[in-house]
Amino acid sequence: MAEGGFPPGFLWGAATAAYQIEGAVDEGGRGESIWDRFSHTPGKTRDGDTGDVACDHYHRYRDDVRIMRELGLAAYRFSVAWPRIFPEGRGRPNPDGVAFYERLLDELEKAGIQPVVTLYHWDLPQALQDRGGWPHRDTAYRFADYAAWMFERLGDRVPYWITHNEPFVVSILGHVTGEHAPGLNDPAAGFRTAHHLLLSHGLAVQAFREGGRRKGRIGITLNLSPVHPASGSPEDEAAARRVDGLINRWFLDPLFRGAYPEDMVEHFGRLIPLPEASEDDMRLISQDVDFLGVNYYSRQVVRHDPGELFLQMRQIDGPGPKTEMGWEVYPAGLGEILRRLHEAYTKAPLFVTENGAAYPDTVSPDGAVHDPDRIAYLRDHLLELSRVIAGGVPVQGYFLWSLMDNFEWAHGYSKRFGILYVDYPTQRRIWKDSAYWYRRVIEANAVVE
Ligand SMILES: N#[N+]C[C@@H]1[C@@H](O)[C@H](O)[C@@H](O)[C@@H]2O[C@H]12
Repeated sequence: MAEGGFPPGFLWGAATAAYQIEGAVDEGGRGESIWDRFSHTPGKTRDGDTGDVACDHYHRYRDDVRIMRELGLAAYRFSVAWPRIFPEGRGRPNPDGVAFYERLLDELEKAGIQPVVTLYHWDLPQALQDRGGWPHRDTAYRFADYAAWMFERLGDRVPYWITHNEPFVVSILGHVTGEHAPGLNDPAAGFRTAHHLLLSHGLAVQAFREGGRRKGRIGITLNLSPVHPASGSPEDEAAARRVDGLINRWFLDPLFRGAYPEDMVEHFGRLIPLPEASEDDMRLISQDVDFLGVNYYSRQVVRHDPGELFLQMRQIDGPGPKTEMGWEVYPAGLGEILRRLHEAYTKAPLFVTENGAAYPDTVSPDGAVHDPDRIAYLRDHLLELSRVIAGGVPVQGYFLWSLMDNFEWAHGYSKRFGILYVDYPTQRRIWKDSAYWYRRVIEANAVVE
């Protein structure tokens, strides 16, 4: 392959998530989610923003799929809102909720776009939270029931299933730092959540396999970052290993080695009561997957900080340029992570299920949205990805985050990650320069200027 080129059949896509784009939170029989409750709790999101309307994708999905076709997408990664299918998280399915996703699949099929369905992208039914949520083991079994029902109903129409999106974020930001729903500050609950998310993934994979005739593929998506020490000192290097042990290895090791990383079990076991990880659980968790999804945004740079209770570390800024999220632009980290996965964890196919950047996009007087920084970010990461694939790592697809500006969780609508600018008062979608650029990349199956 030429520099910047991609193999024939490489899957070019874009990604979104239900709570971030759908809106219509009280329509179609949808039940309340923990993000409805969290975003409506004063002080939890910037400017009190909620996903009540978001990008109104629930009503505008046909137009959005038309734009996806015009972009030339081969695939579209979206999530199903569990509370639309099971408003109480369990029991009787909601036919109107299922019907929405069947209509969306119809539009994607007509457009020749492959659906990549994430079963859980953070919007737990509130009714299950009221019964204990992810810290409660029973929730893992409710997820498996939901997943099995989805496989039975839509399994013939969905080629790629992703059980979970970023279990690290659900566990730590949702249950330890409290920045995300359900907003807990309880490390023990955070680690129970991590275990139950992984267990629920294993139960879902088992249900998928037991369903027999499945023609699709199933995997999980992890947020992974290289963690570099701020200096070569033993203390900083040890701090980096601890952070790597939480962000990366706490999830990779169970999934691909069948056990939690010993150094981190010892480290955290001194601080908090860790959940029991039975042999049966670990066997379920470490079943083979058909692919691994990787969400990559940036690296971490850390130094030793004895005063920090959890990991005795402090994150510091890398020297590179920063995105609107304050994240360092570090394309080499994508290659570092993907090569590490292939060499040390799995020979399964990999997909970059999210990569992108937020910038302070505005509509120019000429009506265009000029976003050269985003184009540069995407170009540099795709050049790195092309080199990784040329080196033999089986990355089979790339999903740009995001198709459109959307509800950026606790940041509300203040951060724009889309290649489509969303004018929220009118819900107009405006192609940013990066959308035109991405269309040319897809057409060329290669990085373009
Ligand atoms: N922040 N940020 C952008 C993006 C977020 O919008 C997605 O929902 C997550 O899967 C992941 O965190 C990445």
